[in-house]
Amino acid sequence: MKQGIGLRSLPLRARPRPLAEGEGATRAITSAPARKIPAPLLILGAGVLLAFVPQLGLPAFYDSLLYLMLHWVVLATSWNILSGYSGYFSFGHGAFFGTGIYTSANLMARYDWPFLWTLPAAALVAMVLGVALGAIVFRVKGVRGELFALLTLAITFVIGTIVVNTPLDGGNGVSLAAVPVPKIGPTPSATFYLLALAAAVATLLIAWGIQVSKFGAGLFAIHDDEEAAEVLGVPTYRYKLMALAVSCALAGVAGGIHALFLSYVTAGEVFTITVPLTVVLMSVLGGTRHWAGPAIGAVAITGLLYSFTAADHAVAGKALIGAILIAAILFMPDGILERVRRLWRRAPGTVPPSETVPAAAALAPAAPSVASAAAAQGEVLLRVKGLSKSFKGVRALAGVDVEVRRGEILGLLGPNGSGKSTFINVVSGHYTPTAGQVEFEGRSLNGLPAHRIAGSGIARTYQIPRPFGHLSVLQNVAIATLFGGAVRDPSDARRQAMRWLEFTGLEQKHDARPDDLNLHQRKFLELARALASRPRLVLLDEVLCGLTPSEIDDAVALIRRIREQGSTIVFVEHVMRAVMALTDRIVVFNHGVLLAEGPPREVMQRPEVMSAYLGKAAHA
Ligand SMILES: Nc1ncnc2c1ncn2[C@@H]1O[C@H](COP(=O)(O)OP(=O)(O)OP(=O)(O)O)[C@@H](O)[C@H]1O
Repeated sequence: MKQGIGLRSLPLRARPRPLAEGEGATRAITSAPARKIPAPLLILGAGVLLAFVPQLGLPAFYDSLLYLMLHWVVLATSWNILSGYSGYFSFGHGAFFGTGIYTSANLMARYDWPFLWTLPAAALVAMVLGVALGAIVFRVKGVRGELFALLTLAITFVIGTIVVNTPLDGGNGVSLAAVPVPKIGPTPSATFYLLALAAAVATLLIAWGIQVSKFGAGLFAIHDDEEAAEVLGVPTYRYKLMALAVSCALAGVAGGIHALFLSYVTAGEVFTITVPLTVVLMSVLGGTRHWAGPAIGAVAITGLLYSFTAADHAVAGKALIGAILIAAILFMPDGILERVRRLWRRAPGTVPPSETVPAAAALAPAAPSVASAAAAQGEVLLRVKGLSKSFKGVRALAGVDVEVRRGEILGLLGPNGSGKSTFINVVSGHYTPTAGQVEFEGRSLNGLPAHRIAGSGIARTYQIPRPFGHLSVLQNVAIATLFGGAVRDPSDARRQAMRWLEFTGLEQKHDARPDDLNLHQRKFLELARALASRPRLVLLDEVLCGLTPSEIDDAVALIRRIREQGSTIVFVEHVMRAVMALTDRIVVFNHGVLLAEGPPREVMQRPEVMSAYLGKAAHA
């Protein structure tokens, strides 16, 4: 969560550069800190100022209105920690909020717990429920998007049904009329306001802290491409569970406070679709990729709703809000916050992003060495024995034995469908092998999740590049540095990422989005991202595919430089010119089995290889 000290000392800008979309998500690892009031100070300062509102002696209505605004700030922001950051849109927030309500209500009404004591319990019970649910749901790979949303919505109704049919509610609801409101503020309504304010300040601080941390960077990577994130070393399962736990605990606290605010709770009103729908709308309206977005949406929607209610036009107000939301989603798909930032970026006096390049570049010495591997050349780095992988009747790999020696470039060849990509996918942990052993530096990788395999020193690229689409080029590489490169400080991660961009010739593109790169640059971004995790073994899956002859020459030169840094490379390729130029040895697969192995020129002359591979060899 540290700010980038290194860049702060360089007086490059008259004004801080505003963030691009989603940039705030990983600001600490990827961009120079702007000279502005730090967010925690802003949140705390606003909290302190707002704490004096009850002293103004306003009518109780205003306390209640402000309470509701802050209540929704907590709910929307807590929802966003999981759903906005990681992209797992949950419609189950009502279940966790309701769990908080019923935990507090029952502890107060049945067991005479003092109100404030019930709040940690509400957080804990909601969190345990969320983690129990997540522990199952997050294990199932396909449960994302609408499936996850529907599943979590179903949970709301399941919990509601359980509550209403048990003594927790008993069908009659729980009355808290006799429970005393603690004397925190001058009046009960001021007390609720102050409690919600404290909860909102804590929630916003947590949301900010997560956003600028390594944890937040991992969540944003999950948002864009969970599999690629895992392969880069992000412990995706753990991170999703942690985000859900925090999200649920905060919703539980909001529920606990709201129980006493309502003073009479009924399951029919608590476990509805209103809460999840409202928090989704608020967050989308404000912006899901920034800690402040949901809060802005919550204040805007609650304020609008109450302005119409106060004027006795509640129905018209709801209709108008619906219209505003439709317009906002159509014209500001990234939310109000992002829209404002874009306008700010265009404002005169703001410095274009490209002017930040020299700052980072000036700090970047020559590319760091990948590993001090050259000394130990010849030793077996990766040993694969009897490796098999089947997909519902298709045998992609059928008992292959391959050894990769430290410091070499091993070419992995074979006709289309011979199992080359499957080999990379199994070694990198993307697929679990059906049978066989994979050992790296003498340690078995069998059963390890992809992020642990990445952490042990293996990186890969994808045949079709899979960058994180909402993050800049620099952010993409900084995430790899942070998770695979043993860099703890986000600003160091940023500096190292810049070095790898220089190494691959992409430094001028550091602020661009992957969508703005051509195929050649996207492939080099894949390389930079793989190298940034400081791997001892790099698995390159057809990095040359689709490149022009001169781009291939560039890539060949780059791969040579990667090896000169001491890295060991497994090079899956069809371009024979490059294979011949680069590889020390080749292995040839055909129909998932090892067909031949040895020096490139000698192996390619073998009749069985020529007949299996002729089309490709002739073509190249
Ligand atoms: N996820 C999957 N589900 C089902 N079948 C798969 C899957 N992945 C690979 N296969 C099959 O496994 C076999 C080997 O595929 P693989 O992609 O490993 O071949 P390849 O040698 O990399 O081919 P190419 O050179 O075309 O990339 C093919 O028959 C392919 O259809």
